[in-house]
Amino acid sequence: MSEPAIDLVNVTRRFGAKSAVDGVSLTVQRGQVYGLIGPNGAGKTTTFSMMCGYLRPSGGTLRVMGVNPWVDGALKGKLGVLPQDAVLPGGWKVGPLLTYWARLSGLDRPEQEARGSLEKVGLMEAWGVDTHALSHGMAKRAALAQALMGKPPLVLLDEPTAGLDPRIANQVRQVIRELRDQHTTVVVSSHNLQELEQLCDAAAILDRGRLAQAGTMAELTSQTAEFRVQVASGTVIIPELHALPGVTSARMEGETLLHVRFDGQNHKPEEVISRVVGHLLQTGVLILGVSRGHRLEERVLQLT
Ligand SMILES: Nc1ncnc2c1ncn2[C@@H]1O[C@H](COP(=O)(O)OP(=O)(O)OP(=O)(O)O)[C@@H](O)[C@H]1O
Repeated sequence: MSEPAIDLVNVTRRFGAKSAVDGVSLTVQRGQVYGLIGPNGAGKTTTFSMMCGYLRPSGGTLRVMGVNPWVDGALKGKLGVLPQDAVLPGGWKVGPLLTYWARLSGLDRPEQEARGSLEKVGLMEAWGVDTHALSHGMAKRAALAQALMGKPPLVLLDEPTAGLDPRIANQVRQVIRELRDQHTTVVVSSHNLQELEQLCDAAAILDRGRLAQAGTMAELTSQTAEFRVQVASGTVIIPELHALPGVTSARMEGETLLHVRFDGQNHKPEEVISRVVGHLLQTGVLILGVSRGHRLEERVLQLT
């Protein structure tokens, strides 16, 4: 198997006495879309900055595309980065600025690269616009276009949809899906957990600089000994559910969502679910759906 795109082993980064990242180990496989999740101050941007080579770890080992990212030029042509607060320099029009950057990066056909990249993010109309005249959403997409020029095999996106309106955010998510289809490795941080759940193959949850959990999205949202029943109509009689074999707790979340926990050691999920659903139907309750597993948001709230 080829070397992972990114490999952190026990990585620490201190700022004075403060450990912004503290003993974090995680692996991003090539071709994965990988999420970095965590509350404010969890260490996501610091981790990103180390992956890009902007910051050196204080301890541990870090390899990105098989090299030490902070070695000058080691990641040339291999990495595209959208920093969290990307600021475009003033005094430029967008198209010529991107063309200039493409030339600086040594790309063969700089203007073509700039046009192709702006097109990809749906921003061709900004070609001749002054950078200072761009809206927040346009500036973010122009910075994203810069990250995509030259089709680097690894793209790091720090909060790519923060502050964007829903339509533009959706467009950016589409760009990320296209990157995945082209087998580009993407690391993306976001506070929008629903978005990460949809986009990512795997993720790491950070909390106060430490790794709370890392794994595939299926592992993070793993199916535990609980399920939910979406109730369409009828009255759920909770004490009767408690009396069913295997059920350890049952409660309503709001008017229409029944949450059931069961003894997963001694009872098969399909048996308990069938028993509960059967009982509900017998008592005149109509059901819209049954779901198992945590949503990512619940998992993050549990862990952080
Ligand atoms: N240059 C720095 N000097 C001192 N402390 C820093 C520096 N950069 C980050 N920190 C601290 O390290 C911790 C992690 O910060 P970081 O920006 O990596 O978190 P984050 O997860 O990206 O947060 P957010 O979601 O708010 O962007 C914070 O407590 C922050 O104050």
